[in-house]
This record gives sequence, structure tokens and C-alpha cells, in this order.
Amino acid sequence: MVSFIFEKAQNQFNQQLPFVLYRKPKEQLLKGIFQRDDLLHTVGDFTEKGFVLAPFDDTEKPTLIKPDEMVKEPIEEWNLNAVTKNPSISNNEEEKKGFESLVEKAIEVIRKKELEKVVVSRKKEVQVAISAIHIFKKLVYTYNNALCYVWYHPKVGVWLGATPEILVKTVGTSFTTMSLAGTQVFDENIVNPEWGKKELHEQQLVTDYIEQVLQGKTKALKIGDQESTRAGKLWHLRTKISGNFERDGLGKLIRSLHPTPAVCGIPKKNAKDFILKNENYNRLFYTGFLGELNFKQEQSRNINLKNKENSAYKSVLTRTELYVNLRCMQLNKGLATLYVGGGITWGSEPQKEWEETENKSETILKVLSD
Ligand SMILES: C=C(O[C@H]1C=CC=C(C(=O)O)[C@@H]1O)C(=O)O
Repeated sequence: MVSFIFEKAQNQFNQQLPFVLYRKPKEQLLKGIFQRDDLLHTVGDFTEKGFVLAPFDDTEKPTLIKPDEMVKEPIEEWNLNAVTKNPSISNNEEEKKGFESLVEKAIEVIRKKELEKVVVSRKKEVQVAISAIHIFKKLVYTYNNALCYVWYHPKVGVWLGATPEILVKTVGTSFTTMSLAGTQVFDENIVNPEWGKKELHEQQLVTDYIEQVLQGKTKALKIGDQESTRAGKLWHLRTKISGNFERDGLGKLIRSLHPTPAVCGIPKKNAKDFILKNENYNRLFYTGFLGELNFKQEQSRNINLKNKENSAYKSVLTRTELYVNLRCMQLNKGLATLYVGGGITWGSEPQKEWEETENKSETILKVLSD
């Protein structure tokens, strides 16, 4: 059976019109949002509705795909046999040396106490011979716990990814977010991974920072326990955080969270300055955020259990669900640019940080090959 959602996405590509296809973590439903014109819409005060894709640099405006048409379709068996050859990877010694010296520089600045933590990153280029939609299908099949997406705008290009990190989810005026940091390779013989001091400290810094920026701006703030969470072939440390925010305060909430120290650092301004000055490339949408902004959700509530006819009424709540854009890539005429990074603290070692970014790049590399 030909899938309507993929046919529609292909038509949008052919007509150079914006769209996004995505599958939320653990859901068996594909969603598509299609825009009828090719205008590059942006988000101003976060009261807009649509699918947002925001860059790392929070001084630049997020883009918005207008939901002129929204389609949902259950996930089916797709034919994924069309892959031709393995990607050729351009990794070389110079890239490794360059990244390790960036890490050394970051450690130096941390030792001078100008920064407590900074996330440094790099890009990696790979030639691929498969289409964006095919890569997206493989992401969906491979990563059940991630938000998988393919996003296209004729004035920006194609982005794809499978991210494990929530920036913020809101329903009405309640929100949940998470502090995610610390990485180790998944080993199927280990059920509960043990964490070293460096990782525990690195992740705690993120939790403390989020708690601090949300204190005073939100109510009923709850910080969960540190737990291990799996993202493909990796483990991360995570703490769930929840609370309530002011009505009309969504923009303020998002702006206080983004970019979190899981992708930028502490203090935020110094870390961002360090990144912009030293990384020597533009992160664009990597470590930005993406997802549904101000969607409507119908909620049924029982108000009188004795009287069945009047037992339920429906209220409509506004819902937002944004993810941090990690484990992602940009696709341009067969050239895939992958983006990977890691958090640097006092205990970091350049060689290990390089290996960590190599492991992170496997999330995407795995679906680019047979
Ligand atoms: C910056 C990335 O990951 C972040 C999220 C989880 C764990 C991280 C870490 O262990 O360094 C990073 O903070 C990336 O995947 O490119």
C-alpha cells in the first residue's frame, strides 16, 4: 500500500514547499505538517501555532512551519531494502587534533574558573546515496525512544534526527522538562550502569542550573531523582523536572531554559561566547530545539459520576512539546553533515571526549549504512 503521508511529503519536496514528518518517542503514529506557501515564517513571542525549529543561537528567531494541513498515519511495515552502498566518511587525523585542542582550551578556561562547564562540538561530513525519507524511516524503526523527524524548507534545507532530550512539554500551565548529561556506551550485559564522579557532577550541574533559573519564575517545582536512560547505543543520566508556569508565560519559560547547560554551559553567557568564538563553525539548528508549539488537546473530565448524561465535559487545553535538536544531521545533495558534541568539565580528557563524539555520531551513521 502506498502511504499517503510519504506521498504528500514527496509532493511537497517536488513543489519546494515546507513540511515536517515526525514520530514521538514510543508512539506508533506518524505525523505530518504541511505548509501551503514557501514563506519562511518565524516565531516572535511563542503565541504562534505550528512546528518550530529554533537555532542554537538564541538571538536568532526560530522558524515555524504553519500547520495548513496536518496528517496522522499509523506506522506500517515499510520496504527498507533500497539502500545501495555504505557512506564514505571523511574523518581524519586533523579533525581529531582540532577537536582535542578545542577540548584542551575548554579545560584550560575551566581551570582558570572562567567557566564551570562548556559543551563543545564538531561536525562530520558523510556522502550518502539514500533519500531523506528513507533515512527518516530507518530512524523511526531504529530509535523507539527518540523523537525522529525529517524537516524541509526550500529556503533552509533538509534536517533529520533522532533526539532523546525534551526541552519542555506543557499542557495548560503545567510543564515538564529534564536535565540530561553524562554519556557511556550501552552494554547489553549491564542492566544498571555505574557512573563516575565526572559524569555525576556534569549532570548535577545541569539539574542545579535548571532549578535555579526556574525558581521564582515557576510554581510547585519538583526535581526528580538522577536515573539512567538509554538512547540507542548510549546511556545518559537524567533527572525529570516539573512544575507550573504563569498563564501567557510560555515564551519566558522557553527563553529561560534554552540553551540549557546540556548543550551550552555554565555560566550561560560565558559558555555561549566561548562556543561562538572557538568552535569555528556555525551550529545552525544543532542544539537548538524543535517540536509542536501551541497545539490543542481535548481533555474529558468527569464532573458528576451519578448522572451519566452530564458525567463528562470537554475542555480544550493548549499543548507544547519541544525537543533539543541532538543526534541530528543536515542533508544537501547527497552530503550529510552530522553534528556531535560533549560536555567539558574539570575532569575531562581530550581523547575520551573525541571518542564520546564518535560514539554519538553512530546514532545517525547506523541508519546511513546497510
Ligand atoms: C551535546 C550532545 O549531547 C548532550 C546530551 C547528553 C549528553 C551529553 C554529554 O554527555 O556530554 C551532552 O550534554 C550531543 O549529543 O551532541
